[in-house]
Amino acid sequence: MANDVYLQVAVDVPLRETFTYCCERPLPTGTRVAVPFGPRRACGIVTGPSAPGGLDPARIRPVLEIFDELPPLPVSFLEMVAFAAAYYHHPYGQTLFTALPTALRQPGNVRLPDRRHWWLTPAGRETPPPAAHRARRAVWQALADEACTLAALRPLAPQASAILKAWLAEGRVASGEPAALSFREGPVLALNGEQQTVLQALAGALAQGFSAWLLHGITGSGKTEVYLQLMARVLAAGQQVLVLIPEINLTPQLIERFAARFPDTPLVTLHSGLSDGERLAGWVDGWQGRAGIVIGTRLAVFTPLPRLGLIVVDEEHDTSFKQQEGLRYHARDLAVWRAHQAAVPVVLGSATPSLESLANVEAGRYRRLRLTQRAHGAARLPEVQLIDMRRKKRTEGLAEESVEALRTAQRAGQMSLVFINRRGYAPVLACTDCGWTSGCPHCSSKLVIHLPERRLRCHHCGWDAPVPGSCPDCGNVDIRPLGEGTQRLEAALTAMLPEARLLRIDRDTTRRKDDWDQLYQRIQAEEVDVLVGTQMLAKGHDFGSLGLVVVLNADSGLYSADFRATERLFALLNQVAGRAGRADTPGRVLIQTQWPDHPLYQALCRHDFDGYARTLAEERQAARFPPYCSQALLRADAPDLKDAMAFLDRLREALEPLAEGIEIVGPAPALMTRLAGRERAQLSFESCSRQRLQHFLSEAVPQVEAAARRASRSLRWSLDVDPQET
Ligand SMILES: Nc1ncnc2c1ncn2[C@@H]1O[C@H](COP(=O)(O)OP(=O)(O)OP(=O)(O)O)[C@@H](O)[C@H]1O
Ligand SMILES: [Zn+2]
Repeated sequence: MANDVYLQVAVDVPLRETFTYCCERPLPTGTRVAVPFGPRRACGIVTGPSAPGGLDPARIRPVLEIFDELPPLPVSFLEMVAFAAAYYHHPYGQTLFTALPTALRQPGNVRLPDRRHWWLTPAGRETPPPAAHRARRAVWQALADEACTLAALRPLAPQASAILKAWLAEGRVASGEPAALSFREGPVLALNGEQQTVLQALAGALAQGFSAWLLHGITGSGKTEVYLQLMARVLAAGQQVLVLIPEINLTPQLIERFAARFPDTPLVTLHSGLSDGERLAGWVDGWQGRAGIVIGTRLAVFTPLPRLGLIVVDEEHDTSFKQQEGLRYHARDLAVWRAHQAAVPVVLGSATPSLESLANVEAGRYRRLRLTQRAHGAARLPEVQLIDMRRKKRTEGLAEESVEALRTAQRAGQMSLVFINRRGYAPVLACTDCGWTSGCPHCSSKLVIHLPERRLRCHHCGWDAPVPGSCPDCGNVDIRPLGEGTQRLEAALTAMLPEARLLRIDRDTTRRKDDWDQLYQRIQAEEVDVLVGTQMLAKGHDFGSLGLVVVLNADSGLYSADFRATERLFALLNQVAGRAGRADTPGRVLIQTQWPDHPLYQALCRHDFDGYARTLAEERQAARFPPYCSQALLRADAPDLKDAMAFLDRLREALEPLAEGIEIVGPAPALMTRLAGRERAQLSFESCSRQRLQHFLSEAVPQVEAAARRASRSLRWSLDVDPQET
């Protein structure tokens, strides 16, 4: 095969390199192929030409098949993959295949959605089928009204495809690409002064290259309305918009709000709940420029968009933007990189921006815009009050005041929400009398109780001590884990408020696809007095008439082993509180707590995010935690904790000489040590310089890989750059 050319091909395997194959003709970079890989047939992506180098040409295997139903993947897409692979120190092939929709990861042809439109020719129009031929008549009638896709005709006649084929042969129909629709915008709201100022600043940045904006607007301040009016300008200019939102916010109501505003603009949604075919279709529509708007969860950040004009990341602080397995990427951070690559503006919106983004504002990398008022004329921020739970009588975790407030609200015909915080629950020991909590003597983390062993452990530095029999500060013997006893809350509420119509919303009651829709309709129809629920209820939903919010178990997020816990708790409670008093009813929020003096609650009562964020930033700076250092976690797990710890211990020793300007902390058992029969530990690398950390990781990873090859087969490891859960 003298005329063969050599190609580099990336395959979905946990190896750093790409592989050399031969082919009868050169293939452009980005071509999808099937190649032999060991004994199997694998999907590969051509990453460039290759030279056989030291390889024996006789042993280089040929490409088996070339898939050309789609053009080669665009260079800009492969560049983003290369960046993500380098930054997260993840194998290139695996990174590439993570970025592709599942359907394109298989070594086979894919079925593309048929987007052709069909219409009647003059001859077809003159010859309507007889009314007795129901199916043919229905298809003819639909086509007489407007050009249709096959997908639109199938519901009218299952045999639509055969009918069209016959008519095409007879010259009665024709088909082709749909005519480009002109841009149309539905009714807009008149912006208030603040919104106008923000829109002007953002609109001024369009078509001016890269810029990054933090839109910091309180709940209900009309951020979404600003996005919509900004998007209108981008879409009117014929460009595409990428909108990233947290998983939990991707509701039919939200999609409908975008779709209704831009009725002629094709919109696709991308998230992990789609079938492979649906996701492929949306991805390809974005890539081929057919979709004007792509709205999706974190995975949508990889969608190729040839005419990208704007990226919006809503609720930029949300943790669901970070992938917690495989390629551990942060979609917000990749979105900013991508905006830079495409030379377009990116808008990060939040009522409670992440400390990372605030630090980027401080450093001059992002510009901040603010919305400080609720957009809806009559809506006011709710009044937030604390209920001191120390030595207070309670029923199933509810204070008498809370029950009374629920009764009053029901009598006044207002809907209430009882919110149970389950976020970040890790049992920290606390004294019910003086408020002492189990802090680590060696670092600024909290010690977590491990009941089976009756030990307290630090998950940052590894400190370990027995559970004390009484409070070390005041001697009280009644010390217990924070955040218990909310299980039977619904039953208790039913007994205490016999007249109220209760609705529980959590993962269990919203498991099926349209469960949430039905529950939402009941809420909208005002068939509910008291909603009981977890985080699912906190986000983005506009319930209109929510008058009262009672928050239980917030304290468990107050003293957690994760240093980000308080930042998250503030964001969550702020969001929950934001559900109250949105329309014309002023809202009231009651937070039950054992620590009414805690700065977090005090700031929440004053609606003082800025003040609290400053306090947190100072704490992080003093402790040299992110965002005031760059961090990466090397995690290891094994059936037995001591094997994982020993692996990391050896690595620590081996990496120490490379670690100039890097602090290596640990190893320590992970927060949730045992998971699925395996025990986990972690080693933390920290540096004040992101670049230095990156450089260190490039040198460290090959050593980790070598050590893992020598270790027992049951040991697994992973690297998490910029971890969100520590
Ligand atoms: N200029 C305006 N005039 C009147 N009503 C407005 C205006 N802008 C937004 N609204 C209304 O105020 C409510 C909140 O607006 P929107 O959802 O855009 O705010 P948001 O900041 O995105 O809210 P969230 O904090 O829930 O994300 C919506 O009901 C919206 O229709
Ligand atoms: Zn510690």
